[in-house]
Amino acid sequence: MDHIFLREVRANTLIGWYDWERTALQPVVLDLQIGLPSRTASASDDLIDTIDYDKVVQRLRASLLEQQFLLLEALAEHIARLLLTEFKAPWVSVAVTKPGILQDVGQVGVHIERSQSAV
Ligand SMILES: Nc1nc2c(c(=O)[nH]1)N=C([C@H](O)[C@@H](O)CO)CN2
Repeated sequence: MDHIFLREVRANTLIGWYDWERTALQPVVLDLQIGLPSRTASASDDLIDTIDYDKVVQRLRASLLEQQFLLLEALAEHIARLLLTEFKAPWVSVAVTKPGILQDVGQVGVHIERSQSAV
């Protein structure tokens, strides 16, 4: 399946298992692969035939500002569902990381894959 990828998308949200973590917005970093419905855009060369990655980033950033999460797992699920339902992606891969949250750990995060059968 053809897909769009977005790497190291920075966004802010209220997230954390501990109450003190959810007193202020925290940065999260998203790595996304978004399956494309068909190969029509590669033939038509028309933005209307694909998923507009600019709109995806804007929508995700706005949505994450409105939501709050306890776990990265729930954040990843929220993003996957938004891409499947609002952007009609047939399949998505969503990786989310919290930069700098654990001492002496390069990166920590969650990676999920979902398809239309999950909505
Ligand atoms: N599997 C997970 N483990 C933990 C998470 C999480 O989101 N998923 N979160 C935390 C805390 O919020 C952490 O980021 C700071 O201590 C701990 N474990």
